[in-house]
Amino acid sequence: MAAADGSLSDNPRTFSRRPSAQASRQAKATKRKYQASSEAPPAKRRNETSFLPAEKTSVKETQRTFKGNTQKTFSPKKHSVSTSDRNQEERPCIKTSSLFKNNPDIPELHRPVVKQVQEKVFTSAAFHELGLHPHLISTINTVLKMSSMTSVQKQSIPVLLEGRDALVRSQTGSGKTLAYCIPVVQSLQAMKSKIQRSDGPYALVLVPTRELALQSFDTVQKLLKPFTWIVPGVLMGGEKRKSEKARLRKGINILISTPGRLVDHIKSTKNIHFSRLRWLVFDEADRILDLGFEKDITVILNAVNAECQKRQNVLLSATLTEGVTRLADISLHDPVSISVLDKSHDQLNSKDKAIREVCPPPAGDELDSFAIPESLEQHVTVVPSKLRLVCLAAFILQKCKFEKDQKMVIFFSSCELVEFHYSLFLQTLLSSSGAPASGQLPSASTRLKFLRLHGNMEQEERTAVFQEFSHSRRGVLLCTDVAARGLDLPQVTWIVQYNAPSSPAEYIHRIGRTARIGCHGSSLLILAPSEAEYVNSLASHKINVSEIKMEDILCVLTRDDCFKGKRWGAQKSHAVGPQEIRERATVLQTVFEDYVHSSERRVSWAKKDTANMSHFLLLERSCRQLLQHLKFLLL
Ligand SMILES: Nc1ncnc2c1ncn2[C@@H]1O[C@H](COP(=O)(O)OP(=O)(O)OP(=O)(O)O)[C@@H](O)[C@H]1O
Repeated sequence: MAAADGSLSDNPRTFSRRPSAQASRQAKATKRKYQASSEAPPAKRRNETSFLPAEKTSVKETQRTFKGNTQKTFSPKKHSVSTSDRNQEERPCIKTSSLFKNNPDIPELHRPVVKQVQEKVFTSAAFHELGLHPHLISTINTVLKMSSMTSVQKQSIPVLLEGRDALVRSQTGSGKTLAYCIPVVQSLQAMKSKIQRSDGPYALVLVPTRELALQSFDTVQKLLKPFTWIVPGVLMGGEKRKSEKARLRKGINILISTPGRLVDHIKSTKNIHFSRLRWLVFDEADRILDLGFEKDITVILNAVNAECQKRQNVLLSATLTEGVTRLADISLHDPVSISVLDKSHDQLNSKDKAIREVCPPPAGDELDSFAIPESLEQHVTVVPSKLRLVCLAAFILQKCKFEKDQKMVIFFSSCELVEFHYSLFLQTLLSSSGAPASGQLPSASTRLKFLRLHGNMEQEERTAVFQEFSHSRRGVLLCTDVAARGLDLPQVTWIVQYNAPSSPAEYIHRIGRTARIGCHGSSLLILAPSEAEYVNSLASHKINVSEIKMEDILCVLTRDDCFKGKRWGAQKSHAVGPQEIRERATVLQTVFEDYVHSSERRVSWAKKDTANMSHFLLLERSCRQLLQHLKFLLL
């Protein structure tokens, strides 16, 4: 199996005494035979792993063991034995598997503790104080079951009802969708000449992903229940163009679309016109206006500006910066900048103020002021590449098998990595039903549920997975950044970032899929030792993460007898402490390798993707560093 750094673990995994010549010949033969034919029975490989009872070692030894970067052998004279282990001194040396040898040092994380920017989510202000149509208020109260406004809604809705352009920045999960949907619906239903469907779009909402388009469409539909003459519609890739054309021909008054699909229609559908457009909304504006969408946004703005001059423009995002609005010629007219920051945090002391006046932060540095939900606990763990996969698997077991009602989202950097890990976990973690381990919750014996979501899936399946995960109480969603922004996935308790995000802004949006609207949630960022610097980069953006040690994650394997070595089936192992954990981690890794090596296709899949991924990360990181350096030189 290729480790995340693309290195192949090439040693048969044994914990036995130094193998005899005959045994190592046999191990090599097994290995050759195994690699040559993808049909070799997986079980054969597992028998190679034979464990000897381990030494009892102190916790300190555990820490040293996991940190060690060379092969550790436990020989009595080499490490302090407690009195209870006195009788083990005569035990033979024990070799650890290659999983735990030749690993890079895990650096101490000396991250500065910074004061995170916080936002007050709720207010006591009620929606009925806004002077909205009574039917709209009753829909908000009875259909959406909401009565009081969040801070961003209280600050944004009145400004938008006055007809102003606005830049709205508020933390993830704080209610920005309603902050623009309510004013849009209120203003359209109040128009003197009643809107006709055939009038076409009065409001255009642009969002970066199909799932977010569906979600926003669902919210608008609910708000429009009392105003049936106003017709909403959604355009997104993967849906049938023909039916979209038909709906556009009949007329859509509130149009929600991804940029790419809208450009398709602007170029090919005659019936799309913007002469009556009153609202242009960019949700996740910094994402929509970044390089990826530039061409599409230009086509859309040209088409809109050609027909409509006077309109309200609204840009919203948890990571909106002044720089973003300069990026696109959206012809904002005297916009109101709404930033829901807890003023106590935002106050610069006199020294900082003086510095800022003399030397304002570089353009790309506005991330300092982005808020993170107060109820979100952020963690990081530094794991050698070879141990990354078993650590992830152990963490999934720890949270989703031994704890009740855990809903986890795991971010990967590519569709292929999502597919690879999805099929791997389905075939290994699910199939190892195993007897309930001691301490397992009754519900823990229910099977783990894995789902996956990425851009290479058919739209129908993407929508089905999104709906299923949104409505489930537990489960593990493996996904790419297609699910990183805007998606309101209820009751997500954990966000795991298996691959570091492309920027601190994407970090904020990924973790923002949990701890929404005041709920509690946690996040875990998995870094390789060479990526440990990322923690300081987060700290420079006032993001605090606390460390979880790798061994604290791997410990859970001792609770799950599914991953005991084959030999132990017959007799109880004497292994305890770090040795037992190492053995079980190695068995788990072997289970993974068996699965991968059982098909040539999977072997090349594993090599290609992780090699590309690490290559991509190195390339992307050097580009980012170059860009930062250039910015610094230009200032
Ligand atoms: N006033 C309110 N009272 C209670 N719940 C609300 C209120 N406004 C919004 N919500 C709920 O809060 C959750 C998050 O809302 P929304 O998705 O609009 O957040 P957001 O700020 O757009 O998040 P992101 O930045 O991730 O896109 C949703 O489930 C929504 O129904």
